[in-house]
Amino acid sequence: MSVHTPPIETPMGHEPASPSGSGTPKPGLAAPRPPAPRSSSATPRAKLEARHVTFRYGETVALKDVSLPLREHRVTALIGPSGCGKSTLLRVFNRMYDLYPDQHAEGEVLLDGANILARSEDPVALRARIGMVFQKPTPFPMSIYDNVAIGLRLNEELAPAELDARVEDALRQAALWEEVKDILPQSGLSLSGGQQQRLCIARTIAPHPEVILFDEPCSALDPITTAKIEETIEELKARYTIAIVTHNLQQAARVSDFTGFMYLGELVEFGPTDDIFTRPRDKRTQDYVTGRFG
Ligand SMILES: Nc1ncnc2c1ncn2[C@@H]1O[C@H](COP(=O)(O)OP(=O)(O)OP(=O)(O)O)[C@@H](O)[C@H]1O
Repeated sequence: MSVHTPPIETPMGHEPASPSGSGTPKPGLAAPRPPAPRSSSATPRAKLEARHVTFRYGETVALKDVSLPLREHRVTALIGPSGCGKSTLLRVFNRMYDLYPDQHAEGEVLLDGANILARSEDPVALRARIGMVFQKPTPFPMSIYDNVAIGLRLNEELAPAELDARVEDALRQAALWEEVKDILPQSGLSLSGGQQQRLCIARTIAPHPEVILFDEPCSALDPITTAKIEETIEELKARYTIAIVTHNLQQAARVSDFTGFMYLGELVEFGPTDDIFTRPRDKRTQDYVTGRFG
């Protein structure tokens, strides 16, 4: 776990986001890789920020007035017992719920200061900016190459050489290139579970999102593969802003810079990961991180 010195943030709240300004340039092939942020002691601005989000599945209130920032080029872990609303919060972050008429979000989610829950936001364009990796690897029944290229072919007009470069770059960032560079025409389904998950990460990365949401990405994987995915996440944060839902507290402690503890739809406590795990202020957080419940 890294050492942090950002200010402690209050439960259910946080200091206002620093001015977004023009922000970091959108990551791209040509962009130089920014230095690893771990050494930086400054608290970065909120790239994505939930403000007073309440969410309902029909009559069921799954999120209650949740406010939380995802800080730029940092990993934020969401932890809490089953059913506390972690996955729901990720689904709000990229408006996955839009497809279901009885699911409603109130409040705001600001991406670079603009509310993405506003009706005028195009959810398809939004999902290119905010990618998601799911619990179960879900490669499409097509070649390894096409699994990564598919989104690019749909949304961008790239010359074949550019497409090749983008596919290679995404596979490299997902730490899969060396393992698949000679078998790109082979089916994505022929890969191992861990390779399939990294293929899904490459597919998510290929369109150059700004934020990546991981929903329990390692729950179906063995410890060695899990370690590989965690390393990949660590490397990805130089380019992206990341949120990860995990049931694995050691994993949250290992990969994240900030942690939010959720309970019964509320964000009980949010702050630097070191503080949440070693100096929690709420008894419920303490009970959870010490394994007393959950
Ligand atoms: N499609 C749905 N329809 C109705 N209620 C739902 C639906 N999906 C989730 N819920 C409810 O919303 C609440 C939050 O669920 P959510 O899946 O976000 O929790 P979670 O913390 O991610 O749980 P887990 O760790 O088990 O994945 C739960 O009470 C759940 O039963």
